[in-house]
Amino acid sequence: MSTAPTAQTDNPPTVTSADQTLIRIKDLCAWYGDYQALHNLTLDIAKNQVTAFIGPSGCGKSTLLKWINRMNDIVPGARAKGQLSLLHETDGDGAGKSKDLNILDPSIDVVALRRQIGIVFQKPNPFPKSIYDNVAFGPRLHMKTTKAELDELVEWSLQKAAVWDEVKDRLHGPALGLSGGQQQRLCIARAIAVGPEVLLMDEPCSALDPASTLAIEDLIFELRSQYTIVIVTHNMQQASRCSDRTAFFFEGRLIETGDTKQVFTKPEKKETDDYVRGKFG
Ligand SMILES: Nc1ncnc2c1ncn2[C@@H]1O[C@H](COP(=O)(O)OP(=O)(O)OP(=O)(O)O)[C@@H](O)[C@H]1O
Repeated sequence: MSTAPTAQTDNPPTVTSADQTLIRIKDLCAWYGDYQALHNLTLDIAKNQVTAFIGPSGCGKSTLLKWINRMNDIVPGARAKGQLSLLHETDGDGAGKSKDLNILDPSIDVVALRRQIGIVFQKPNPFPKSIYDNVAFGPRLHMKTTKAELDELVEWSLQKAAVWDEVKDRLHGPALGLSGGQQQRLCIARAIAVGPEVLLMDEPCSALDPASTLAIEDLIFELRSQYTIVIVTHNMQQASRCSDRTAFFFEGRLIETGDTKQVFTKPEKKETDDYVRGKFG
């Protein structure tokens, strides 16, 4: 019988990548009350790539995802320390100097942060409004647009989310009347309508049938030319099909990260090998 791996306690793996880093995580620790859910995570998330977070239930994938856009602010007793930054190159001289946004800074505008870093949840959660109003919700809140501009933005977002053709004739019908897969693509359209740089996806296909799952995976792959995507998934085929990089977590620690193909075919750590082969988890 296979045994679960022992989480490593020292020398957390560090990523060095030729790709441009958009999110830098260094020595990140997080707690719920006295319980430490994340231990000294160090990981760079590359711009315009899909990064999959994998690992057994309770290993901290969602906790990390929710710190990236400060969703944990609403969880009583949740706190974090370490570095969690959104990196931006300064304009102009091209010297590559970075202007970091410290995501953990309590004084930052979290509403603005969540515009930059959108999130799509496990279960599609459209508002009980029309399809149009779901997509227009964020832009109405954050942008000054004319009716024509809003119409254009709603269409653009639904096109990007690959659901326009299915809903264009019933934009003012109820979003809750759509199928699960259509609702999830609508939620992606709603997330991208406010112009984020990053899309976080927490098991976005776990409530969907296989055909809708494949449609969302294709979409994720398409969207990465414009967005940086982080996806939490329990589905190994999904991680290998639609991500460029994979990070494997166990018991709140990052065990291994790298190119998805390498993590799945030639992992460096035995624990990763056991997990991706389905020996535990
Ligand atoms: N709101 C909370 N209060 C207390 N503990 C929590 C809370 N949310 C998560 N935890 C604990 O933190 C640990 C990490 O949970 P998390 O949800 O991040 O894991 P996960 O890897 O995403 O799991 P799953 O794959 O089952 O969704 C778990 O032990 C979990 O019980």
